Amino acid sequence: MRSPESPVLNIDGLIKDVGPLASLDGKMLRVVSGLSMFAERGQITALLGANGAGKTTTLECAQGLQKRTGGRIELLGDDPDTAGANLRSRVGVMLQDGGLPPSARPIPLLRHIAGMYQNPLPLEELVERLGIDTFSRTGIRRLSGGQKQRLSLAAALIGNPEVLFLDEPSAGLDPQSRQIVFELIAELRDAGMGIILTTHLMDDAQRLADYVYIIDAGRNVAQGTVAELLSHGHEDMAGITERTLLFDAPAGLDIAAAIGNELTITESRAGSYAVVGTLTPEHLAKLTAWWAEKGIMPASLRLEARSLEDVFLDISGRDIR
Ligand SMILES: Nc1ncnc2c1ncn2[C@@H]1O[C@H](COP(=O)(O)OP(=O)(O)OP(=O)(O)O)[C@@H](O)[C@H]1O
Repeated sequence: MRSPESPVLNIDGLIKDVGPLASLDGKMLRVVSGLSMFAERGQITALLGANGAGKTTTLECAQGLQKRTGGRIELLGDDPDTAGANLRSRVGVMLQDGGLPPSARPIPLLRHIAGMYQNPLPLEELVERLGIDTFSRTGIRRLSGGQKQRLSLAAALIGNPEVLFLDEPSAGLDPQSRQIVFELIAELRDAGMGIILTTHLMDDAQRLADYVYIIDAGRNVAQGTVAELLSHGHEDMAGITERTLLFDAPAGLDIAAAIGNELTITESRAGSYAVVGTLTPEHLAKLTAWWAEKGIMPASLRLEARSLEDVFLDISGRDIR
């Protein structure tokens, strides 16, 4: 397991109870149960979990927006529950519901926020980069979801923070905006910012994150780089992970005769085959040698690795939350 080198955030055994709740006969509800994680400078750390897993609660405790029930949190070396304004000025936060004043206009709002910081980022550059200039005259109340999201990101970034929290950063973004936002986030990471994001989208985690914590019901259930997680529980002695081989060839072939019975072989439609399991180079060699011997040339051939989504569903179960 990795240990922190230059952490911007270190959470150890976080516990958060909410309530008392009438639905629980006046009892408290534990929504985070001993969660631990850390995030490094110059890295994107993702908290990945299903709806209700406890991601937002964890980040809000880390930012001092909610008081924790137990455990230890250090944000840039300080306890967020007791730290003063100096810590807040070093931290950027983009919340899920934005929290932007509805009657303000984008540019004056950003100028106002920039004025509160000592070394703000250049306003014009950020505005242009995030395409805010295209709706700069519209009141915040009338902005679309994706426009609000880009403005929220600009508001979180304008103070040039050392650590940036992003709650579901791609929510509501169209593909173009998502691309622009992802490129910007990756650049900021490369410039040394510590970025912590929550997402329930495997694709976001897979594209962006240097390190992923999978959480479920307020607990850590798995962690690692995307590559490490993709080999989760499916590593055999040769380090080969589970894969799927898909090909189209003449119908009714006895594929097991070529590669044996240890893999799952299906012919879902006539001539459309899937071989699933711990495929080795030897399996591929046997199959192609068999094709050569029989004079079979497949019409298509594709080898796929497991996706992070498969890993996530394996780990956190397939029931809806
Ligand atoms: N004040 C509260 N009262 C009752 N339940 C709460 C309260 N705060 C959080 N919860 C519950 O705690 C759980 C964790 O919520 P949280 O918002 O942290 O989840 P999340 O992982 O961010 O989910 P999502 O992906 O849906 O945003 C949820 O089941 C939520 O309903």
